Amino acid sequence: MSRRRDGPVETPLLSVRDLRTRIRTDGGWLHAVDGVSFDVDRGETVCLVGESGSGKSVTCESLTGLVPQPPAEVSADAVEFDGESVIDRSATELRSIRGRRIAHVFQNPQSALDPVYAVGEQVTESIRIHEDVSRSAARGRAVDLLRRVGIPRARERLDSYPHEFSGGMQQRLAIAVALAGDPDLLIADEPTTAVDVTVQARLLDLFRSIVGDGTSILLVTHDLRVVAAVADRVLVMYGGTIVERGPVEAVFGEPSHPYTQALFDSYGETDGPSIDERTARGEIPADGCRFRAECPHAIDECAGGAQPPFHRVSGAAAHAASCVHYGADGDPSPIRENATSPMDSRAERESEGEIAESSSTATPNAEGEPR
Ligand SMILES: Nc1ncnc2c1ncn2[C@@H]1O[C@H](COP(=O)(O)OP(=O)(O)OP(=O)(O)O)[C@@H](O)[C@H]1O
Ligand code: NI
Repeated sequence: MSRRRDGPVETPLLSVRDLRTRIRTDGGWLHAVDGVSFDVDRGETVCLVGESGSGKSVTCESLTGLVPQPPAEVSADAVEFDGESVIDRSATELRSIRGRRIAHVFQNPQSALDPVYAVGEQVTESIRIHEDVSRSAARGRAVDLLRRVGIPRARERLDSYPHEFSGGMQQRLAIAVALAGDPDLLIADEPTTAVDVTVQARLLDLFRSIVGDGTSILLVTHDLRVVAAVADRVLVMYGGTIVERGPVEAVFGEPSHPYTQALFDSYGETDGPSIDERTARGEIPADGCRFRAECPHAIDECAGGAQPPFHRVSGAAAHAASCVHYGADGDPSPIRENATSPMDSRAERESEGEIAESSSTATPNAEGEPR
């Protein structure tokens, strides 16, 4: 669909520096996103992982002004899209960029679909805003898109209304509406949660195919198999900060931040309070390393000031963790010993019968593609 736009290759499509979003609550300011920096290159898939409440959705929604201000306040040193700043744009300008070049699939799919229009109309409308094609050509493309997101009997269902679809199908319709505009960047927040494994595999194929055509994807997901299947790079979030980042093979092969290790170790388990509950109880520190209260390796240096700087943690370029133990004065060897890949720990528990065999989609880079 999308073609790579011309432009200096070295400019990332999206560049985010020191993004901060705080939200006024009854209990005071909540620092939902607290100094987040990352890039998304052209034709690249970047996955944002981390437990519930870590700030993934607020990060995505802050990028294009989708977080309601107030109660939120968004600031950043830079948010640049295709070389242009988008942080200081007016609401109208942001809406135009969002409509044409950045498409957002929300965690709650209902919000993307207008209940009073048939889904076919919504998809063709998106196509025709982007491109000057006839109604019937747009309808033909809409059918094709609905098929690609796995809507059965697509042609017949063009005239159905959103409420006539299941939650999982609404999520896929939202993806179809998002892709109809041929965006340069797709920001997708948990797009594969409410769907069965067959449809999930189909969506992942679709994502790979649009990336092959030059679209970039920023994907939020809890599902580490999805990450393994589509990510080029991974960002691990905890307490509003990114704690580890790097190419997916490096982060999965050598998880280095103690939080990443804890996340991967507990993959597939659901017990334990979420960050939201812990924040409500005031248990997540607001300075230094946010994970230190739960970290088996915490030392005095983890407290106070800004979050620890990123240190390179493996042979892979750009694989880095925000952890004092990896600095010049630290000793990461006890942390290294703990590392298990999320796929290992899951495979282990599957063989012990703790997790039902559920998917044949994704082993890490099963397709052996260079990234
Ligand atoms: N409108 C809001 N008002 C108050 N607090 C909010 C609001 N939106 C988000 N938050 C809080 O901001 C923090 C980050 O939320 P966010 O939705 O980004 O988490 P998440 O990582 O996307 O979690 P999940 O995996 O559950 O979707 C949480 O503590 C959440 O409760
Ligand atoms: Ni979320």
